[in-house]
Amino acid sequence: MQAGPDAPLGPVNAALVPRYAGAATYARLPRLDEVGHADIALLGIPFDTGVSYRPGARFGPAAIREASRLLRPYHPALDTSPFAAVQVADAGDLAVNPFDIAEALATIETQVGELIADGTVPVCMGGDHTIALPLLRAMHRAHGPMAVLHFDAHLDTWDSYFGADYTHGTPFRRASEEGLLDLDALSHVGTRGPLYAAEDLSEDARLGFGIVTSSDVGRRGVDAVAASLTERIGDRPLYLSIDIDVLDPAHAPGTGTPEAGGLTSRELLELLRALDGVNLVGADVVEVAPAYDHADITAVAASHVLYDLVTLIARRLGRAR
Ligand SMILES: N=C(N)NCCCC(=O)O
Ligand SMILES: [Zn+2]
Ligand SMILES: [Zn+2]
Repeated sequence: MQAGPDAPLGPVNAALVPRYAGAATYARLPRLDEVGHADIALLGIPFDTGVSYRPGARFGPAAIREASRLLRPYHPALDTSPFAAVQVADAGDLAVNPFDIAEALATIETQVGELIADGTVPVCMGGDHTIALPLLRAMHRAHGPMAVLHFDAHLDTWDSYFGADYTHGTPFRRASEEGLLDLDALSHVGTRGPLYAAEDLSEDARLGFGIVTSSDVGRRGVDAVAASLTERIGDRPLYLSIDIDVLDPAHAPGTGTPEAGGLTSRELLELLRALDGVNLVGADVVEVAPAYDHADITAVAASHVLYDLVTLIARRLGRAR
């Protein structure tokens, strides 16, 4: 889109205002209240009461915004200027109750439902992986059962912990049980590491998921994996949920449940770019826990993953116009 009265309001110009100056929004984009309506909204969900191990993902959105100051407005691999193509804005953080998981899930579902009611596509920054369940509930109301691509070291289809059903290890089991998902197009990508028992895998398959392990990505390669994923997804509405621990701890140390043998950040970014053309209706990036990060490695990786997600959605919206 050309500059003009209806052109999207883009990021602060880094040639005029130093990148490190001013309050952080994602990619230095305008706040949602500054533009009124956004085609794509970045939304922080600083909730980590669902974790089973190291806490701290509540600080993920703030760390990702800070790390995103260096992003630039043109995506060369996809030949797209996402922030000029459509209006992208930062919707701030939801004020989620850290002491009451049920209330937190209800708040997320309701407020995300309000955000997307006029067609805004949500791209959420967690927070721990518990938040995927209320996000999928809100998305299901708008889109019906969705294809899901779940990038994660973990299955997150376990049943419960200490009798708790709503945790970061259980969102995709609940979502499948609740009928939120299109059972013909569900894939985990990047899973690895020890499980509790072999039944974890048979249960996961029963819930509808296929698995592309981290080793599969290494052996088969990014292009072959992406081709089989996109074939399975077709033109279904697709939700992408990316647990940053899908990356190897060398590429993402700042997370709560790290597992050796993960994807490189390059593999993940190339997999995302190879999904160009899918009907991506919403996404999240979760489990960034900056207290365990070093030199912002994890927050930088997350900010770039989000940039690719926004670019894929901007391209889809551009095609629909
Ligand atoms: N969703 C994340 N990051 N981790 C889930 C780990 C659950 C478990 O160790 O049982
Ligand atoms: Zn995980
Ligand atoms: Zn997860």
